[in-house]
Formats: sequence, C-alpha cells, structure tokens
Amino acid sequence: MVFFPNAKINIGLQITAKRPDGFHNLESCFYPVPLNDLLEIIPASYTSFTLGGMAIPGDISTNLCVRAYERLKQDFGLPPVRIHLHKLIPIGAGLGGGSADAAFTLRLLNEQFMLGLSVEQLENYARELGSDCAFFIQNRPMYCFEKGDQFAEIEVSLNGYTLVLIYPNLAISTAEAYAGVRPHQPAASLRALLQAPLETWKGTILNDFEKSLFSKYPILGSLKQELYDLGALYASMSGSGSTIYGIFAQPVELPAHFDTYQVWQKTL
Ligand SMILES: C[C@](O)(CO)[C@H](O)COP(=O)(O)OP(=O)(O)OC[C@H]1O[C@@H](n2ccc(N)nc2=O)[C@H](O)[C@@H]1O
Ligand SMILES: Nc1ncnc2c1ncn2[C@@H]1O[C@H](COP(=O)(O)OP(=O)(O)OP(=O)(O)O)[C@@H](O)[C@H]1O
Repeated sequence: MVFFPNAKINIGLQITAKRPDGFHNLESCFYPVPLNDLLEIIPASYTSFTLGGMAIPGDISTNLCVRAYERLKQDFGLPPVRIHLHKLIPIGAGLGGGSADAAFTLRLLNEQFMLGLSVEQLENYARELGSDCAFFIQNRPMYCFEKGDQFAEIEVSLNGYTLVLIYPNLAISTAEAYAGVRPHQPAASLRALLQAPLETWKGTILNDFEKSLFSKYPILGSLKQELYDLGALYASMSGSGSTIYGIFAQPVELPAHFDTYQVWQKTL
C-alpha cells in the first residue's frame, strides 16, 4: 500500500506558557499543504526500512515510520513489513514532515491490517510519537492548542490562493527554536484574528518563533520581506522554521537568486 504524507504550514503561532512537563502550550492554525513524501508498506518475510530522496539524520530505529510501526506492533503483534520512504519534505523546516510520516504510517497500517482503529485511537497513538503527529490523522485545517495536539474546528481556506514555500537550506531543530522563546499570553486571540479577511493578517498574525530566529539567522527575515516586496498578501515563517512561506493572489515570478534555495509554488 502506498500513501503520500503531506506537509503543513502554521498560520500564526503563539507560545503561551511553559508546561510542568517541559513542553510549551501553543495556539496555531495548522494547514495541510500538498508537498508530499511517498510511503510504501508491504507485508514481507522480515522487517526492513529503506530510504530514498533526502537523507534523514539519525539511526533507522529512530525514524518515525519505524517507531510508529513498532508502537502498533506492541499492541497488535503485526507481521513483518517492508517500509520504504521517499523523502521529499525538507527536514528541520517547520513543515512537520517527520510527524506526517509517523501519522501516515499509523493510518496505513490500520488499513493494511484492518486493525479497526478509530480516529481518536489513531490520534492517541500519534500523540505518543510527537506533538505535531496527531494533526495529520484528520489532516485538515484545524485550530491547534495545548502541545499542538488538541484541536478545534476553524473556518480558514486558502483555496484559489498561490502558496510559495522557501526552504533556505538551513535545518533548525524544534528544541533549538523553543529554547529561544519567552512564552507570554497574547494581547489578541489568534482564533479571532484568523476569522478576519486574509488581507488583514499581515499586520496582526505573528509566529512567536520569528523574533529570536530572525535575529540568529537574518536570511529568514530578509526572505519574508522579499515575499512581501513580491506582492504576498501574507508571509511568515512556518512552525519552528526554517521555511518561509508567502500567500499570493496569483502565481508569482520569483527572482533568480531563489534558485539557490528549495522553492515550491502551487495554486491551492
Ligand atoms: C513547532 C511545531 O511544529 C508547531 O507546529 C511543534 O510545536 C513541534 O512539534 P514536534 O516537532 O512534533 O515536536 P516534538 O517532537 O513533540 O518535540 C520536540 C521538542 O520540541 C519542544 N516542544 C515541542 C512541542 C511543544 N508543544 N512544546 C515544546 O517545548 C520540546 O523541547 C521537545 O523535546
Ligand atoms: N521520517 C522522518 N522524516 C523526517 N525527520 C524524521 C523522520 N523520522 C525521524 N526524524 C527526525 O525528526 C527531526 C525533524 O523532523 P521534522 O522534519 O518533522 O521537523 P520539522 O521540519 O522541524 O517539523 P516540525 O517541527 O514542524 O514538526 C529530525 O531530527 C529527524 O532526524
């Protein structure tokens, strides 16, 4: 069976408090985007994991696909499988690629072996694997809170807009990003701000990771400004970085020097 785990962007990200468990409470709109890895899992005589596309740091046993398989195997005694991942979503990019791979592995195994797990059960397994993972079970625009693993419905649509993603060949670890932020209660509710027309977001919707990461890596702030100069209605860093995205009214011709980065553009 073949699935295509997709990336996400964060529209707004407020980090509101440090939790007793060391994690942070946040509020953010998670929005799926059609930039995909390829994940194939088939029954086999012994379990193996192979990787194509981009290299992923870390031992195979720490790969989130393998961890998701092992977790379900614990509870359901799954037979051996051959897992192949073709990695296309940049890593350390704030696009949730690893989390998507984990969640899609759970979803795929649930179908392949007819485990009969409900959405809620799959989300609970996903929460064990990472804060972003549970979002990719339902995989639709959601207002996320607490660790980013609790959800509320929100009416946000980018349909018809052109989305540009720029990955500046710079991997930022999530832990590094959280270490640089000072949690605070926001002056305005992100949820309310997101309900206003997209044209108003530029002045109102922020990603709290930008302040410290833009000082540390000035290229990030420059790219965001360039997207605005090119006519973006809204531009931001996604998640804990380093991807900078722009939302445009129509497709945009990007300057030649962007060729040195990984650039993706699609009308949604
Ligand atoms: C930045 C976001 O992508 C926003 O969508 C997420 O908060 C990150 O989620 P993730 O990559 O799934 O993160 P995890 O694998 O759960 O945690 C990695 C590390 O990030 C920090 N972390 C993560 C999530 C959270 N709500 N608070 C945290 O402080 C912790 O130091 C943790 O050890
Ligand atoms: N299948 C996988 N794909 C990508 N990264 C993986 C995977 N399995 C484990 N990892 C580990 O997860 C970390 C990066 O994950 P990911 O790419 O999701 O982070 P990110 O781009 O910062 O996204 P986010 O913070 O929004 O979840 C790396 O340390 C990597 O070694």
